[in-house]
Amino acid sequence: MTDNVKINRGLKGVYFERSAVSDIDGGAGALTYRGYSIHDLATQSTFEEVCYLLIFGELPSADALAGFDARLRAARTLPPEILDIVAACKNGHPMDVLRTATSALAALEPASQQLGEDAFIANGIRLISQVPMIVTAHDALRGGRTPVAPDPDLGHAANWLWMLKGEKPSADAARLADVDFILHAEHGANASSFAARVTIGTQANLHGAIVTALSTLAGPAHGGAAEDVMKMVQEIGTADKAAAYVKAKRAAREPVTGFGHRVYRREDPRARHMRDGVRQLGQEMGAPEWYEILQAVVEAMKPYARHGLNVNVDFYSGVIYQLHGIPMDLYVPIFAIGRMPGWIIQCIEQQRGNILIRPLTLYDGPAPRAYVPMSNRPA
Ligand SMILES: CC(=O)SCCNC(=O)CCNC(=O)[C@H](O)C(C)(C)COP(=O)(O)OP(=O)(O)OC[C@H]1O[C@@H](n2cnc3c(N)ncnc32)[C@H](O)[C@@H]1OP(=O)(O)O
Ligand SMILES: O=C([O-])CC(=O)C(=O)O
Repeated sequence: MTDNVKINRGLKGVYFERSAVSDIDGGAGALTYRGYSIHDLATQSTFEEVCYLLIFGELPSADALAGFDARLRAARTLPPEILDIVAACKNGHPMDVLRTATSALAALEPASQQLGEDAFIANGIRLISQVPMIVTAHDALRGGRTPVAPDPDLGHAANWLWMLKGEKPSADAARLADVDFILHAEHGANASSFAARVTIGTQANLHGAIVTALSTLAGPAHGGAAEDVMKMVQEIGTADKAAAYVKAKRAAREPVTGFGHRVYRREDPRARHMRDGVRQLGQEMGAPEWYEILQAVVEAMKPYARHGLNVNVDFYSGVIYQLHGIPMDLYVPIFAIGRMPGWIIQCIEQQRGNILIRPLTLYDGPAPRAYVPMSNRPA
């Protein structure tokens, strides 16, 4: 009866829903948010504008953007108990701390229990502002420093760098962080957004779905890739050793991190903006070797580039963070800060005409058999 069942392991190539948020053309290597090219958004927009676009569906007027930005800035507050929780687990991985604190917010802020579109938008706006505060407060507390209070005069990306470093970022540094957040803001049915949708499918609240998404983002096959790329670059050490590194990895049939994607069969369109950032920043900071190592890895991967295997968004981002002196274990949380609007709008979309997401597994275990009492089982 089950002989003809087709199993789509990993749900490869399966459409499970319609979405009006972002479109990925894997064959062409193209990405749009609400119909706008990622290249136009990365070069002309701001993260706040992209949040508005993703959540409300249209680019904002100047007044609408000012109103939205004011809501984001007003939301830069955390219940004091969150700092106690962060302090209590300060020696943990920042993703574990972020997930725990986000979950605690659900318990501490009664509004997080509300369902429906308006509640999801209000709770989502709060979370967009609170997540960078949690990440930076944790980094301060584990370093024995007092968390830096947000600066209401700074935009989202500049404020993030201010809270992280305690010094006002240059316009270039703030813009690079802004572009990084824009590039990471949304990406269709990626694993973490899909997981968030599964949670919303049970009619759970937004905070619960964001906790699910944070858990799912953390793995090295998804958001953890940037950290692994930086470790790879350090292990390779100099550009002339890249080819031998890649050869050994491929001989062992191990993936080269920062390469490969479930959907793209060409270069991930987001990668070029990060590549430009690494090249420029490396030159400015007198550290061009990281870029050279990355490009040597790209060159060494060419013979293995079957199926359109190419770099993904996180091949270059880790080195940018490294050049900014950001600790490696903050790379995934940075991805999470950028992905907040994507998760939120996917949750909003899911709860419109909601349906429980519940696929099937094809049983291939033992045939029905008689229960064996403990006394009859082998020792
Ligand atoms: C922001 C993001 O989440 S982007 C992804 C970040 N993750 C990484 O960079 C980790 C490294 N990459 C990977 O592990 C994979 O490419 C994934 C998990 C992202 C995607 O995997 P899948 O969609 O399952 O691709 P799949 O495994 O089918 O790969 C197709 C072929 O490309 C090869 N391939 C895929 N990724 C890589 C890689 N990183 N290095 C070398 N070969 C690879 C596979 O071995 C396979 O070859 P085969 O058909 O000869 O066996
Ligand atoms: O789409 C995916 O599978 C992973 C990805 O690139 C992202 O989430 O940005």
